[in-house]
Formats: sequence, C-alpha cells, structure tokens
Amino acid sequence: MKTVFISGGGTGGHYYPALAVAQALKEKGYKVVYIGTDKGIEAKKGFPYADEVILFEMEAVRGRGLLGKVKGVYSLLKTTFKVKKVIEKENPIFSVCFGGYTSFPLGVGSFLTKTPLYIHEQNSIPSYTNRLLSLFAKKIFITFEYTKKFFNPTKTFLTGMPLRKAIVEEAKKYIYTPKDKKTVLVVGGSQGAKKLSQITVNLAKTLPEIEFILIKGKWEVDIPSLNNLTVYDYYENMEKLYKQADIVVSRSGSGTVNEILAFGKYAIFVPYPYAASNHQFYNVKWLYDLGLCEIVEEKDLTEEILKEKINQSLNKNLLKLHQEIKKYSILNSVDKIVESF
Ligand SMILES: CC(=O)N[C@H]1[C@@H](OP(=O)(O)OP(=O)(O)OC[C@H]2O[C@@H](n3ccc(=O)[nH]c3=O)[C@H](O)[C@@H]2O)O[C@H](CO)[C@@H](O)[C@@H]1O
Repeated sequence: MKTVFISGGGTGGHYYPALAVAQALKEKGYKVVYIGTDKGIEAKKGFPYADEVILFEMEAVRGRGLLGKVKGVYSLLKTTFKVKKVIEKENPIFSVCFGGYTSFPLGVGSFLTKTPLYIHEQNSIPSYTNRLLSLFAKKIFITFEYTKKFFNPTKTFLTGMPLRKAIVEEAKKYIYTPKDKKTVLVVGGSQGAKKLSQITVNLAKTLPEIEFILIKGKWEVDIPSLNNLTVYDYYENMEKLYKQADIVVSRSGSGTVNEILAFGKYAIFVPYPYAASNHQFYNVKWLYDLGLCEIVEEKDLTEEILKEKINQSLNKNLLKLHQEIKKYSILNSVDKIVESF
C-alpha cells in the first residue's frame, strides 16, 4: 500500500481541508499518516481518516514576544528532525501540507528527504510557512484567484477550498427558499468572536421578530433566556445551520467563507483584525467588490451598525443573491487536488 503524509492543524481552518483531502486519499486506497500538534483541534477531535496519527509538540512563532518566538522556532526545528526520521522509516510517495506553523516540520522534513511536496493555501494572502514551503513544493494549490501573484505561476493551481464531504453534498442539493420569519446565523470561526457574540445577544433582545443562531466559541458571554436565540459553543454539522439561515454574520476565515459561498448565503463579514497580513479582509474583499457581501471592520462594529446591516441585508433579494453567490463556489476542490497528485 502506498503511503502519503499529511499535515495541517492547530485550528479548524487548516484541519478541515486536510481532513477532506485525507478522506479522498483513503478512499483511493492510500495509507494516510497524519502529523499534527498535541495542542491543536486534532488533539481534541482526532484525525478520523488517517491510519496513523502522530502528534508532536509544536509552538507557533507568529504573534509572540521575542522569547516566545525563540521557543517556537526551537520547537519547530526539533520536531522537524523527529518528522524526518518518521519519513525515512515510512517512505511516503508524497506529502501534502495545509499551511500554518503545524505544517512546517512535515514540509521541511519532506524537503530534507527529497519527498515530493504539495501545499495548499487557504487564504488570500499566504502564510509565511507556505511562502517558504512553496520554494520547494512540486505544486501549490490556492483557494482564491488573488493569491496567484504570491507564488510561482508555473506551479500554482486554483483549486478552491477543500470542504467536508457532508457540506459539499448538502450544498450541491441546496436551493434557498425565502421564509417569512428570518433567521440570522452568527458564527465567529472555529474559535468564536467575543464582541460579535455579545452584540448578537443584545440584538436578539431588540429584534424579537428575527431568529438568531449564535456559535459563540470558547468565550464567556452572558446568555439570557430568549425565545428567538439559540446559542452553541460549537456545532458539528454546520450544513444544517447554513441551510436554516437567511443571512450569515461571520468572521472571514477561509473555511467559513467558502462554506457560505457553497450555500450561496449573503453574509456580513467582520474580518478578524489581527489575522496575519490582514488576510481575512482580503478573503472577502473581492466578493464585496462584486456587491455580493457586506464587510464591517471590527473597529466599526457596534450594535447599531450591525442592526442596520442585518435589516438592510434581510430586505435584499436574497434568492437572486443566492444564485449569484453560488457561482463563485468551487465544490469539486477535493477532486481537483487529488487528481493533481
Ligand atoms: C484567527 C485566525 O487567524 N483564523 C484563521 C483560521 O480560521 P478558523 O479556524 O477560525 O476558521 P475557518 O473559518 O477557516 O474554519 C472554521 C471551520 O470550523 C468549522 N466550524 C466552526 C464553528 C463550529 O461551531 N463548527 C464548525 O464546524 C467551520 O464550518 C469551518 O469549516 O484558519 C483559516 C484558514 O487558514 C484562516 O482563514 C483564518 O483567518
């Protein structure tokens, strides 16, 4: 059986596309070995489509003080040499990395062992890990057209974002039907967004005619008991919530953006302002320029502004927008990637 190594974790944004591609590789008969971190989402949820899951100690470098950066670099280099040993033992035919610091050890380990390397970039503006890995990657798969300019064009391919199978299957069948009672889904990415969550709770009190579904993530938020507000810390089957929603209010992490496109939802995006190189803003700027979403920057986010945007959005022709937005979704991303190996 041919072995493939795969890496991408830490947060849902790297983990879910890695999982979607791993599932397809497994179905094609490959032995899949997953390399992740012992602190990421993969440590909590496991990595179901891998034959072997190896979790190492890895620390981020970005967004930390000098000492933290030194510790991060040290942990990544130490882990790279451990991963290199595993590669030498298992002899994979290729490796696939989904970016973020958790991909560094497998990416560099693949380079050191001359294992063909493929990388996928989820965001409009590439992470530093992927910029480095792109220098020796065989092919670079990108999610947004905008990203082409950052990589060598001869080995860069637009594949879109690999989404979970359940999401793709539901999205393919889904056609939006406007209802009288409107539902607003508010989601802060896999980690939530505190200010957005608090504002949503306040809005649910003042807009009783609208149904709110809030995914609040890990944050502590005061939740009153209201008939029109349902709150989850985390929701496993997101396709159900996307189908229920008339519009979505969300961070603009690539996973969520591409799921919103898949279901053709008009959305109000509040990009995470501290994302590397402001990539969350550029993940949706192109969609905004087409008139197919709203963007509210975190610094401008208030209860009044969000209320106004929600009311304006719900009064738009959401069925027409649904049909337009869906055109920008790439639902066969996993196939495009797997066929390119
Ligand atoms: C703060 C930060 O830097 N976040 C980055 C992180 O996003 P982060 O992991 O926060 O978010 P994404 O939007 O990319 O992905 C979240 C994923 O989690 C799933 N989900 C979320 C909530 C829930 O209750 N249930 C659930 O299943 C979503 O359906 C989605 O598939 O990686 C993304 C991809 O590299 C980047 O674009 C983001 O900028």
